[in-house]
Amino acid sequence: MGSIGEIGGDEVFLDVEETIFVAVAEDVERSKTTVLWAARNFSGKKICLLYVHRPTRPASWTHKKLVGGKKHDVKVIERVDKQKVDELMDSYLQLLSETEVQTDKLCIAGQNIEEGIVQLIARHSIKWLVMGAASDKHYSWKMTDLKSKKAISVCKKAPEACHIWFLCKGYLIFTRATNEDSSNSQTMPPLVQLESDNETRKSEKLESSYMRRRLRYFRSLLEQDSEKDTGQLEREKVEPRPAPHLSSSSGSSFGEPVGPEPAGPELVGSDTSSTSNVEEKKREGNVAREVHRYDKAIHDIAQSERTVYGEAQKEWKEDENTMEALCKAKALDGLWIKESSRRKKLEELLEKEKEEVKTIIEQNNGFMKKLQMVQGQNLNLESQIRKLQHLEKEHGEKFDTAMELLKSFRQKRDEIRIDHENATREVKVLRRLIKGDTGESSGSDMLDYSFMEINEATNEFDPSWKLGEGKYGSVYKGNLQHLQVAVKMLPSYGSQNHFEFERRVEILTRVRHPNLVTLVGTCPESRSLIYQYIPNRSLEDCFLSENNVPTLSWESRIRIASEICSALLFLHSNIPCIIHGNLKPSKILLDSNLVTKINNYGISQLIPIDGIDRSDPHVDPHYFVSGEMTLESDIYSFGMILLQLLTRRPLSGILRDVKCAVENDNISAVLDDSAGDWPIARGKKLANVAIRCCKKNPLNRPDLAVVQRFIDRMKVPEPSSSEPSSYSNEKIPPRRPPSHYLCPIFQEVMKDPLIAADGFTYEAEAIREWLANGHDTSPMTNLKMEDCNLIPNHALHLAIQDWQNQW
Ligand SMILES: Nc1ncnc2c1ncn2[C@@H]1O[C@H](COP(=O)(O)OP(=O)(O)OP(=O)(O)O)[C@@H](O)[C@H]1O
Repeated sequence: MGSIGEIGGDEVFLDVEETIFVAVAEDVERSKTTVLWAARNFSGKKICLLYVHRPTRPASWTHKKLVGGKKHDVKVIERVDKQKVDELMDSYLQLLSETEVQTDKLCIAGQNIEEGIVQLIARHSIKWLVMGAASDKHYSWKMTDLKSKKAISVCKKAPEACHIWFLCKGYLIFTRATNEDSSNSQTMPPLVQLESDNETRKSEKLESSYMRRRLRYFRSLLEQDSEKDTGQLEREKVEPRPAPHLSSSSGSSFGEPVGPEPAGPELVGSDTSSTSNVEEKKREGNVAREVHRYDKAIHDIAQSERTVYGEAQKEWKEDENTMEALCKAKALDGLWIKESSRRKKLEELLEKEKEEVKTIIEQNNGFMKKLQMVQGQNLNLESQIRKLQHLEKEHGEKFDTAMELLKSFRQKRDEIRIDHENATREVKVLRRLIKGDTGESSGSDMLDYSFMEINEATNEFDPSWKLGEGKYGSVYKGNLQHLQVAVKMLPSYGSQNHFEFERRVEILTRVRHPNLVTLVGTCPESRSLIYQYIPNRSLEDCFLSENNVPTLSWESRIRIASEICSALLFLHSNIPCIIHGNLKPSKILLDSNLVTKINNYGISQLIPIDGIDRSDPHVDPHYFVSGEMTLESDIYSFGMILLQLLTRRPLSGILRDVKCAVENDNISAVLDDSAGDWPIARGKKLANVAIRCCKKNPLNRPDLAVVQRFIDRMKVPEPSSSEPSSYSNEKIPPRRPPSHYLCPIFQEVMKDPLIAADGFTYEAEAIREWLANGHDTSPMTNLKMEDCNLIPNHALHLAIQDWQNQW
């Protein structure tokens, strides 16, 4: 039997005398009618449900064999099983709750249900048991035998003291009575409604029970007869015995009808037996034949039952094996599910890893492609580099050739320039001769420069070299043959032709005055004027200077006024007379020693432009009446500059304010404090001069020569310490002359610098003497000079003169 144990654990007390046990199946529907039959027929008794549960795990599993996880699995299965059993019992109890019987349950676990039932009967000494005879589908009204293997087995093996009712589809099919039952009707099962059941069942069971009753009746007749007549022995010999297993199973009346035995029709007949022996013998013969026939039938039945039983046993065995196999299959199923879920997880992981590997491979492929591309580009670049290197080499060679060419061109250019200058000089001499001017020199040694030279000098007109832009064009700083210059690019418009332009420029180049910016040369190609560069700032910058910038002292201002007046006087007395025409503080440049240098004189006559700015307070108002710039126009502009020097006030209303201050004898009210302590008298005198210069009528304006003398009298020697705060930081000019001012032969500052064919500048006397002594080589390089031509270096000459003026 293996592992049979009661489910629930608690010891159950069962009053077997008062309890009807009903063996129930796992399927409630199958045992429903049986349970209800018991409840209906045994009222007053307790109904105890008897259930043998076949556990999920196979019977071969023992706790000893189980280890580790399996033990755990068994526990889980047991718990699930118990739950199942409880649910099943609850369903049955629910069913019974509709009746009013008392209920109980008795459950055990076991692989073999019939053995379990038998064991329970024995263990609890069960007296009354109701169980199914067969499944409902086997039921027919003729049914008298047990069909279920379990029922047959229980019927056979159950302790004899147990009375068992076998039912099918709610009908009592068969009763296995006990010996006690037959001997003592008192111990008969407590059927209440069985009779009525039997009534209803009577017609159904009539045929089978009738046959059995007849058989018994005949037997009893025979037994009675044998007691009377030994001659009956022969009949007994032919009477077949009941099937041993059935008769010995419980001493029960297998095939015995239930309830009080009705009197058969044959019994009525027997009571009237009697008269003649012939009839009796005939009747007995008939009976014996009849008995024999039935006995044979019974024997056949028993035989077939044995066969069925044998087959049933085989089937039981097969069932057992099947169950075990099923359990194993179930367990294997569980394992398989576990394994498959693990496998699924592993497959998922594998899939993920495959995806990752795929991505990495794709990335790798991408990188490889890029690498190939880069390698391709690299090869391209390398070939390009090789090409470029080749080109560089070619260009280098070309450059060298070009440099050689440039060198030779420069040489040629210099030669041409010399030729050109010689020719120009000759042209000038010829012009003078034509004019009848026999003077040695007019002072005009102006040089013409090519556009290339100007371009080179201004670093290709580098915007950062631009000094400013006025209405007459842009001004660039430049570097021309070691001399710093300011190149003023004139606009191309203008009414006069080239010769007229040249004529006027020539006039300007002849002008030399320490307070005028020297016009060094021109570039007719680009219509530009090349001026000496003045490195400090303009008077306008001084007027505009903020608090932290040093301003001019009153002494400096009087000196500057005198210098302007002197320069103007010089221009006006020039033949022909030169009118500045655009005099204003931005045109008064101050060099590093604050020496006045008037810029751009005469340009207004050089390039007359339309529309002079009416709003410019420096412009003579009479110009707008006459349309002509005159000497008096410059005096007016000078008067305005004087007013600014005195007051450093905004130009609008400046004349009115100063006039007012003079009239009120309160000149100090308008004088510029930042210039120091103006001597009031001098301030007043200078203010009067300024007011007179600014007279509306040009005829009322004073003569500049008179003004010059007047201002000169005002001048006082400026103490060296008078402007310590203002110009203490100003650059002190070097005591030693710059090296290029010195003649390489004499080592003295040059007075008449000349450029020789070797490109060096020498003092005229020194180089002439060198050549006169028969030298044809350069005193500097000792290389042969191409010719003995000497060209004046005007730029250097001017620079030396300036430097000397500073001392
Ligand atoms: N020879 C020079 N040396 C140093 N700086 C100069 C020289 N000539 C001109 N400049 C600078 O160039 C600027 C422009 O000069 P430019 O004469 O063209 O114009 P402007 O005097 O300001 O006005 P406009 O000519 O229109 O009346 C000047 O303000 C000055 O700072």
